[in-house]
Amino acid sequence: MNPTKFFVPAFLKAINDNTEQSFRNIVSEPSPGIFVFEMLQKDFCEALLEEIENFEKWVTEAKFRIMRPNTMNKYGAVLDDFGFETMLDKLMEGFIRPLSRVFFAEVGGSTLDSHHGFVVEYGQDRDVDLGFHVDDSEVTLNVCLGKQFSGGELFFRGTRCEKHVNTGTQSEEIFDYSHAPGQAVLHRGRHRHGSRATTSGHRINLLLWCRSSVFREMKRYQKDFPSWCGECNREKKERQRSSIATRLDIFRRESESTA
Ligand SMILES: O=C(O)CCC(=O)C(=O)O
Ligand SMILES: [Fe+2]
Repeated sequence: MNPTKFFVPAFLKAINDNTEQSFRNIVSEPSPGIFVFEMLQKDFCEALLEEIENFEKWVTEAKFRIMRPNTMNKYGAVLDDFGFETMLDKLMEGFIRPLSRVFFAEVGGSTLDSHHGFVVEYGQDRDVDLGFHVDDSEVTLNVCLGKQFSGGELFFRGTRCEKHVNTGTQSEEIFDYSHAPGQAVLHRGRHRHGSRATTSGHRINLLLWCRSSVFREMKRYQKDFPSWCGECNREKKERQRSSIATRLDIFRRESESTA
């Protein structure tokens, strides 16, 4: 881990300052719960891509069978398996956890303690797109490494708890995003998303699924509805609306009968 070589100076400064204001100065939040910022230097992206290519070549030549990142991607590789585990641990602890403590406190952002780090690859003779899903993470970092491509937009459709994962999307939850090399997107793992077809070129992204064992343990005992689920919130508002309507109705009838 060599922060001054890896990260763009503004990102590094914000992390060193370590205040909510310093983070807000470098991120944008184009849709609630989705944070976008410039993160990696171009040279570092290129060096990482080269390393991944070497690894892939070695795998092919040695006819090795490697673990793919998840059940959805046939291409790409688990970075933890080829020497990146310590570096990605440092990335999570020193850089992603401080941001998540501020932006994702309610899903264990301050207690992230393990990760699954991998790259995904799209393009001709690679994966084309990625279906609608939630990640097995509390917080996900998705950084575009390159190369040149068209298509491949990420689409987001609102955050949901287990119970509501297949419910409809409200219009304000619809958000599509076009990635660019060096840029990072940080979102809750439960923020439903997918990626559209990469129509030309080659798109390679670094993914870090960050988990909190404390949050997972606490969730088992939680009775209240989760504040971060869009559908739980919608249902709560709906219940409040109908209870106010009922009370108004009773009040109206009572005043009519006493008039
Ligand atoms: O295609 C992408 O950039 C998204 C990848 C993703 O969502 C995942 O691997 O969990
Ligand atoms: Fe994902």
